[in-house]
Amino acid sequence: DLSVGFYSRTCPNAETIVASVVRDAVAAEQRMAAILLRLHFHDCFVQGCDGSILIDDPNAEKHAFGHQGVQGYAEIEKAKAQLEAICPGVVSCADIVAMAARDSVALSNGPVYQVPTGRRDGRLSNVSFADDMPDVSESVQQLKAKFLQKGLSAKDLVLLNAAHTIGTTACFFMTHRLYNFPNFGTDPTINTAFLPELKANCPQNGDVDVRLGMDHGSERTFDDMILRNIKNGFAVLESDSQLYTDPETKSVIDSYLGILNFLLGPSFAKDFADSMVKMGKIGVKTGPQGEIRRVCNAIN
Ligand code: HEM
Ligand SMILES: [Ca+2]
Ligand SMILES: [Ca+2]
Repeated sequence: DLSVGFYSRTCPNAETIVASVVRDAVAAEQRMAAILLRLHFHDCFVQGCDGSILIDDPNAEKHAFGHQGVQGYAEIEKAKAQLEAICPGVVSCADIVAMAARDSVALSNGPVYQVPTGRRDGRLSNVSFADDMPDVSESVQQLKAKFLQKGLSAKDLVLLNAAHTIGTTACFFMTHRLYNFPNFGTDPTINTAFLPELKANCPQNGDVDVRLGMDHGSERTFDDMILRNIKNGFAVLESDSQLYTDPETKSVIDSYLGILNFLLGPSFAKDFADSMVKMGKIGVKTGPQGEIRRVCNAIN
């Protein structure tokens, strides 16, 4: 089982070292916080949180379509190199990814939480493993089912997608909802006051690599603005927007937007942290399973 402070005796500085690498990386490139948060999600959803996404190989998982745009590998490798120098063979790459995600949230003004550690690194990584990653154009029903398969509820789905409170998307992911949506070509959940801006940012047949913030007006801060944006038709991603069309996920969103929530709860920040810890336990390898990699991009 995972436990908080798993490395407190075997590598007491593990958490501090990861935190300092993440802090430097985000100071040098503000986008890195969002990038490292996303990396943990993409690791956990395929073969569990086991570092499988980090492997370099022509046939490795990272090349899957479902991992399009995922980055942050060099930062994880940098933390790993520093850790190997002081406690060789002790700290797993999967744990570094989980800690880096946690640190990224904290650096973005999000909740500070403790992350259970003790994950071991997987020994398999294949491009076909990521076939089942959730896609922006899937229905809420499909997204709920995919999260349920990982032991995550509709509430977790909402909370974890609220990670889109920081970061950006490529216009690549916008073409379906802006220009290829069934019937009128445009996703009707987009607020008409927002549509012109989205279309101007991601014009039809324009450069699909152009990036735009996913939390309109608040892409750098970890806050509940994303939930308000989803409610008001200002979600940027189609999948986020769909979360307000389903009664179950809608009521989860609404539960965080009451005017007295700061007094009476529930707390978005606390519940997000809980869902992150839950996601971080998906399919983890412990004890004799897996290995501790020497480098994060190759199996020993
Ligand atoms: C239904 C599930 C999800 C879908 C369909 C989805 C989809 C996407 C897409 C299309 C992007 C833009 C990627 C790019 O252009 O580089 C993105 C970015 C991002 N996602 Fe998700 N996502 C989902 C769930 C999650 C979860 C569970 C987390 C973390 C807990 C997460 C964290 C992020 C972050 C932080 C970014 C910004 C990355 C950056 O700025 O480079 N996402 N997501
Ligand atoms: Ca994995
Ligand atoms: Ca935000």
